Amino acid sequence: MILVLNSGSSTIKYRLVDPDDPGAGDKGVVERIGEPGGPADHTEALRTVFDDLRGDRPDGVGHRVVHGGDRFVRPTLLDDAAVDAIRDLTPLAPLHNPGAVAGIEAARRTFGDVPHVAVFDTAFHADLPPAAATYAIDREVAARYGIRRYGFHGISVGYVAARTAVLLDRPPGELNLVVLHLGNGASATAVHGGRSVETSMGFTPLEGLVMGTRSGDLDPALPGFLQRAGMSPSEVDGLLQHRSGMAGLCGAGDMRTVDERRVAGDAAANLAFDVYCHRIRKYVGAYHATLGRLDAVVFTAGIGENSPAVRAASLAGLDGWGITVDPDRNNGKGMRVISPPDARVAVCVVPTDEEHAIAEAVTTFLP
Ligand SMILES: Nc1ncnc2c1ncn2[C@@H]1O[C@H](COP(=O)(O)OP(=O)(O)O)[C@@H](O)[C@H]1O
Ligand SMILES: CC(=O)OP(=O)(O)O
Ligand SMILES: [Mg+2]
Repeated sequence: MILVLNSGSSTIKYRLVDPDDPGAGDKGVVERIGEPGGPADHTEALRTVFDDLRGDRPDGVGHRVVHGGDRFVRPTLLDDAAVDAIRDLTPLAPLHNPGAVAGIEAARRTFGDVPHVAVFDTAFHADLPPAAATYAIDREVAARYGIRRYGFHGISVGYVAARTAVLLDRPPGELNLVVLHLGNGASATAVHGGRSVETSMGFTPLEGLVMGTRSGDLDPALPGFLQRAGMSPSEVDGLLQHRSGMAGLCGAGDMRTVDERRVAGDAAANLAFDVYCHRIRKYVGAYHATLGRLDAVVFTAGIGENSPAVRAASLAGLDGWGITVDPDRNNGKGMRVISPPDARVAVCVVPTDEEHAIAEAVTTFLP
């Protein structure tokens, strides 16, 4: 059996997987990390995970690592030096890499005699075209610090793109997709023939769409402005990472809560929802232009899979582009097309399964 640990920013998902059937297996999740009612941090959440795993003896362990920087562009067998290198990338993914390192250390302590493999969110985007990956800043500064668009959620997006080809019964190599991964973190990726050609998260997982607690795009002058106004650099980071996004706008970072309050008539929650969906629509239009021809818009992850309201509102008004959501199909369940049968662009819901994708990568390292 393979144990998979997936440390997200607000959740730890874990699963014991049979290598011959990587989509199945006992699942567990610890949610709402750092939020009221949830564990305080990933270390506390991991105690719950390892209590639950007592008695299990995996043959290998797979770890989701969000930021691999320039160094890690494929699944990697972990030794002490690799763990140190992942820890050193913490400033580029402060909400994620520390949780992953905590998970790796706990798992290596508990299951020391089996291979541990890190699988990276950034790897799928490693070959972004230079025009998409490059920030228009002084090239010497960019080279000194490795500043470029890395992109994230790649384990999920690669898996979902492949599943979408199955759903649409089309060869993956000819599909142009916009994949909307809407979890606690959220991103849009333009996929051309199974490869990432543009993605909304950048140097860190802060850029792009509005998220649970992260701002996404804003005027790059804002951090400097706030620092001159008296905030310290770490206060500005804290603002943009933890007190922005839906949490900043209405006091709740979890879409289930935002939705309850919005439906109950809360004006701040209503605005947060509108800002969230408006940003998605803007990216769908931009990536449609990037791809030229668009075959499908694909929703995935916690919000993308479970919120008909977000799907409908994000794509509202795009009928002229051939993008329409059918209300009945939108309210259904599971992997499916939610656009009308004759639509020019298919709109799809495709559940992601990062644990499945990670387990498949680990099998190649087992004896
Ligand atoms: N039924 C639902 N309706 C709306 N949002 C949901 C539903 N179920 C889960 N979500 C949202 O999904 C988000 C978490 O997504 P997930 O992909 O599990 O997180 P993570 O990014 O930590 O991996 C939360 O905002 C949560 O509110
Ligand atoms: C990269 C990222 O934001 O991941 P998650 O959505 O799991 O927090
Ligand atoms: Mg996630």
